[in-house]
Amino acid sequence: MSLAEAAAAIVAAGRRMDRMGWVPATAGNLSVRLGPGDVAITRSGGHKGFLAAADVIRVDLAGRPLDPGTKPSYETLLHCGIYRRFADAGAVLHGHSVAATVLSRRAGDAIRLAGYELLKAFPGGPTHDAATDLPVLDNDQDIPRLQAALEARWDAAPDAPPGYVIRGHGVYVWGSGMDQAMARLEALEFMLLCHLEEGRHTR
Ligand SMILES: CSCCC(=O)C(=O)COP(=O)(O)O
Ligand SMILES: [Zn+2]
Repeated sequence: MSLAEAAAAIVAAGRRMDRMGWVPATAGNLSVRLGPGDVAITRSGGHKGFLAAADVIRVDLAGRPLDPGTKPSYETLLHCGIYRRFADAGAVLHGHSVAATVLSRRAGDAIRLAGYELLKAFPGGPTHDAATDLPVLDNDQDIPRLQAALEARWDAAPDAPPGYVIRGHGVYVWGSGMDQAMARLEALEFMLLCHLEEGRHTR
């Protein structure tokens, strides 16, 4: 995919995430795999609902900027970690929703999503009668250390879903391309909101 095509998909996805209230202030970051060794990702800072094509820049799979003077997302290594580990990942979305933030502050090391029709948006859930344990990682400003903790979780649970939550911070989701990543993000955010509402009504 060309950088221009990737930037167009990222700009549109950022607008959608903003409309849904998932990227307040300058929160969130978005990326698309360009080829075997490079990724298009949002620059650090800036509102993700008001991106221009020039706010999307190229990095290699180690997270190094490929164009001089550009500053990729602070969380670039988390995107690259997904692309390195999952060959079928073509797009990654990260947002800071209220549901993901509140639920993860109360959760242990996973949030169990079970019995939701929208689990069908995730792999391995052919019916609503399925369950998935969404990993929850402690937040860490040391991104390489956070990535190392993720690698350990993925090693221990190779069937983990294509997403995770960072406690008190937000959600990461990926898919084969932007359409699938967005569908999964919408499904996940819907289920997290249901989970939050259920908690409110069963107290
Ligand atoms: C104000 S949000 C704090 C940083 C963050 O969590 C985020 O998602 C945005 O960081 P970026 O460097 O990608 O703009
Ligand atoms: Zn973030």
